[in-house]
Amino acid sequence: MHKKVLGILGVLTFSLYIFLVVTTSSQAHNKTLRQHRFSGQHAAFFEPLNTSALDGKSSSLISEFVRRRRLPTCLIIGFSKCGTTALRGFLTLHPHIVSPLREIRYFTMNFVRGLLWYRNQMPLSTAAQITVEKSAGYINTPVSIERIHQMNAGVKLVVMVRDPITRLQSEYARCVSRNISRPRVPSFQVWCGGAAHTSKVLRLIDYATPLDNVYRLFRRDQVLVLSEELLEEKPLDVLEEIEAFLDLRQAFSKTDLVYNKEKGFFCFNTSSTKYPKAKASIVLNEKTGCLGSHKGRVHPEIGDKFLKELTTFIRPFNQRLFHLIGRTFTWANFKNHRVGVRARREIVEDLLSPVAPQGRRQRQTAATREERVAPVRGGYTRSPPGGEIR
Ligand SMILES: Nc1ncnc2c1ncn2[C@@H]1O[C@H](COP(=O)(O)OS(=O)(=O)O)[C@@H](OP(=O)(O)O)[C@H]1O
Repeated sequence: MHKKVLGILGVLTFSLYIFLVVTTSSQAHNKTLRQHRFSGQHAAFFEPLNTSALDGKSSSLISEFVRRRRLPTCLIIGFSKCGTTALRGFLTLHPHIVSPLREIRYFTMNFVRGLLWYRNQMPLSTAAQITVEKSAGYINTPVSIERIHQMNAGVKLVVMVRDPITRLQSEYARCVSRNISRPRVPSFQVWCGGAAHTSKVLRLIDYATPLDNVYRLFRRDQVLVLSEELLEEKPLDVLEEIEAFLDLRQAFSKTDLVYNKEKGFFCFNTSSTKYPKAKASIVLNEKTGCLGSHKGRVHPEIGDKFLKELTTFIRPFNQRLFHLIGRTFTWANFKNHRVGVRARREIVEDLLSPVAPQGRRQRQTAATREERVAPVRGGYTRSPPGGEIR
């Protein structure tokens, strides 16, 4: 009887201990965030912050297992129309990655709401999980890059780029779909401003200038630049590269994604055991597991003369980008700029036709991975930083 009472007392004391540890650590955490909210409203007076508290890390062993909302430690910061939504969605298939359903745009539009608000937009996670947020406009706003750095100087950044001409077409297709009720939509060339060198074109094709801003504040090993074309054609390669970048164990599998002929893209395999987790993090077509009709719009045709003009104008911008990142994407196959969904489907189907060897892939180094990538649209080769551009 005496032993039983002692046992109950022991359990009660232990429960009280757990309760105290959890509440004090979360109160301290909220206090840091409230302080940060104040400085967030007065960005010029930022104080250095306790990043371990911001990351949701705590010395307490118990808090490692507590599910709570944590600030992101990886951000997909751009570029718009470069496959950022598909990438973010695919990443949530990983058991150690969580991500909010939509773009939060905290560092651009919602900064005045404060860091506590930002953290509250995040899904629940354990300390073993990485929270990834994507807002494709961050990279184009220098102040948002500074704010990200102030939040966490050790954050990892993923940047998606795309053949600039396809990006122009993609932006045009978005504008057309928004203005669908208007009687006349300007032609692609008129929409571009009539000439290759207009400010609209410049803003969309120059990846190097915004990336330069990022490299001014962040170390190179914190920034991963990937191409939309590779995500479209070989998504597993891209996902494995991000796993390595984030030091995560290998969890993506080729059975997680299926190529959808109608859509012309890889979509989520709705029968995969990982699908229910991903489904909670991204808006998908229930039946197909694909992104909605706002992804994969038909691109406009470009007249030969204007295409030539664009190509010549864009080339030095691409070269500057490749120099900066030390990696080359083969964006020279301009015949594909005329593609709509049908032509893209043919390209990917061509790539899919040789049957891949069965079995689990070995984790590959970036170098061996790149050797394996065929130099088709979106394939790429590595060149030394600042080295010769082929
Ligand atoms: N798997 C898969 N499914 C659907 N879409 C895919 C996929 N992979 C890449 N893409 C390409 O992503 C393009 C849209 O890019 P973003 O998501 O970055 O656009 S946005 O800025 O968030 O609006 C979108 O551009 P458009 O084709 O011009 O619509 C797609 O080509």
